Amino acid sequence: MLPVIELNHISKYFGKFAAVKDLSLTVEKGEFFGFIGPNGAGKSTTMNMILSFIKQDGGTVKLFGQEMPAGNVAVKKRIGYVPSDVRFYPQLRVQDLIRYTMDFHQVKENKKEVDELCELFQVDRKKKFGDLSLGNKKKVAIVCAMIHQPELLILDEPTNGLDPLMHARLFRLMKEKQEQGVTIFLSSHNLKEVEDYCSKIAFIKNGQLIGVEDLTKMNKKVKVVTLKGRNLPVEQMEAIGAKSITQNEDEIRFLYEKDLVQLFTTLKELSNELDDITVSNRDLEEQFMSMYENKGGEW
Ligand SMILES: Nc1ncnc2c1ncn2[C@@H]1O[C@H](COP(=O)(O)OP(=O)(O)OP(=O)(O)O)[C@@H](O)[C@H]1O
Repeated sequence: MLPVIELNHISKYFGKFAAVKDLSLTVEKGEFFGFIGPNGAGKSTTMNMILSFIKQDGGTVKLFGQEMPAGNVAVKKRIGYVPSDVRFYPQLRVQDLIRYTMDFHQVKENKKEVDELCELFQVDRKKKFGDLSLGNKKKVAIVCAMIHQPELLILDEPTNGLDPLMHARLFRLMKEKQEQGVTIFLSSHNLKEVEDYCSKIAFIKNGQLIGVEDLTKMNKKVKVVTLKGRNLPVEQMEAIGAKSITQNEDEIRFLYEKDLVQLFTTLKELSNELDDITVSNRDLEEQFMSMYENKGGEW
């Protein structure tokens, strides 16, 4: 099956500044794909190239197997997009905006579907767009992105400004859509939501892709081990496979992905002043911080 998004060595320069450098990425049909990275990493620029809002300076963008921007309009009708910064004509009423969006996608007004979406996100269709709060503008953008039942949803920080109830409703809806075969490409700074919902994530930093991880496997592989006690054998830890070692008074903390039984046996041989050992799965936040602080070398 053809990938839904295929980026091959794309770059984007603003003057001499490379906002995105030689980035390649594949998103398969039905994936819930998280795109994460610090402020200014190049997430929105990448999304803007995927959507043909800006043209890449090098490389190719393929959507549903077609090179963009060839076949642009036909492909765009298969996409729903929620921008990070929602801007529509402020004088337009929400109901006119919804009608305008449906006209663009040439879909007949499906009153039931629109009613359900507006009810789910508590959208007041009589209000002027310019009079809405940030969160309510975002909810209108979400409704507009979904009313034509797109096969690909591109969401740039969609929960920014949403209250917790709306946040939960949005993710529940996206999960339902994914189960129906919709592909979701989401950028977010909320690591918890990425961890809870995404099946795969790509990390971007300084315009470059620095890792793609299958989230279902990622947390199981690397463990965080904490040792407590006196005279801990910190010098020997690296030799037994510990990574990203930090020491704090009577405590050593490190990442470990080898056999734990072997680790316990070796530790017993190395120290008889060990008071406590804890082992936990490394959560995404810890992994994210380690990548962005450039600790831990393995990234
Ligand atoms: N039109 C532009 N002209 C010049 N520089 C730009 C332009 N658009 C983006 N940039 C720069 O490109 C870099 C990447 O920006 P981008 O908005 O893609 O980052 P981001 O990862 O989406 O960040 P954030 O998480 O803060 O939204 C930034 O340094 C930004 O200042």
